[in-house]
Amino acid sequence: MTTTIRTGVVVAAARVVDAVKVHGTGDTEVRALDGVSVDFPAGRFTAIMGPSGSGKSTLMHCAAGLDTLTSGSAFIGDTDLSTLDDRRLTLLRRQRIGFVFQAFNLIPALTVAENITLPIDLAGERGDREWIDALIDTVGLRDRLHHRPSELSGGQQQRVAVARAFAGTPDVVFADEPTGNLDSRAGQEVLRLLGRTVRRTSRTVVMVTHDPVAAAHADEVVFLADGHLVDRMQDPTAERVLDRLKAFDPSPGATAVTP
Ligand SMILES: Nc1ncnc2c1ncn2[C@@H]1O[C@H](COP(=O)(O)OP(=O)(O)OP(=O)(O)O)[C@@H](O)[C@H]1O
Repeated sequence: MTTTIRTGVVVAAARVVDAVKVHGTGDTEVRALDGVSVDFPAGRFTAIMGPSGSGKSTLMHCAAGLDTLTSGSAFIGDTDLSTLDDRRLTLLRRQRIGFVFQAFNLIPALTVAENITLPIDLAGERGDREWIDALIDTVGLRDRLHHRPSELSGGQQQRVAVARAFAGTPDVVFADEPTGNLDSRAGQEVLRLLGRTVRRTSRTVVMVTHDPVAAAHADEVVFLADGHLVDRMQDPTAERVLDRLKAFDPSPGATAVTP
């Protein structure tokens, strides 16, 4: 794991500096990120919020090394992603980053246990068995280990995906709308699980969400509007997040980008 403390200063598990991302060219050019600098502190659960089209997914993809910036830098720990060739970037993603997506992306033919350890098995590694064992308890799946995904509810499947994301002891887990396919009760369970895993294991989670209730599970919310970082909120509540989002309501002259 990357250092969390250096001479008393909390080091970011991930960060972007002066991040610019331009999609398309000419008339179709969109500046999805327009000079964003933001750090995601180690050992914390951070939510990224903002209106549709504000650049949340682009920020997450660039911070996680799934996409490259047009200019500026993205770091995982002290590693500048732009200095890595494709092979090293793939290796870094595999060894230091976990992902949870809206779609659970489990392999139907594999059991829960096999799905959880799949990334480790594919890498030909043994993994930290004690860590994985504790993880199975954290996600509450011990009695489902030999089931197939089709035998599980959506919430249980996403809990498998969360366990899989953490299985390789990553520095950061990026979650993109992890509750988007779940009903509110199952969604709450997954969010509580993410928060619990961060607190129990001192890992870092960065989550993109549209939902103020989901964001309230985070330690901090960062707000994007029109490709800019416009605010940060510590210890959010759903009400305060909602109030902050209302300021982005699309109206003539507002900064929000609508789809
Ligand atoms: N591959 C792409 N090609 C062209 N434009 C893109 C591409 N990806 C994103 N964009 C544009 O960049 C802007 C930011 O998109 P992004 O998906 O990052 O926003 P978002 O805040 O995640 O939106 P949403 O909440 O709707 O998912 C939008 O205007 C979008 O249309």
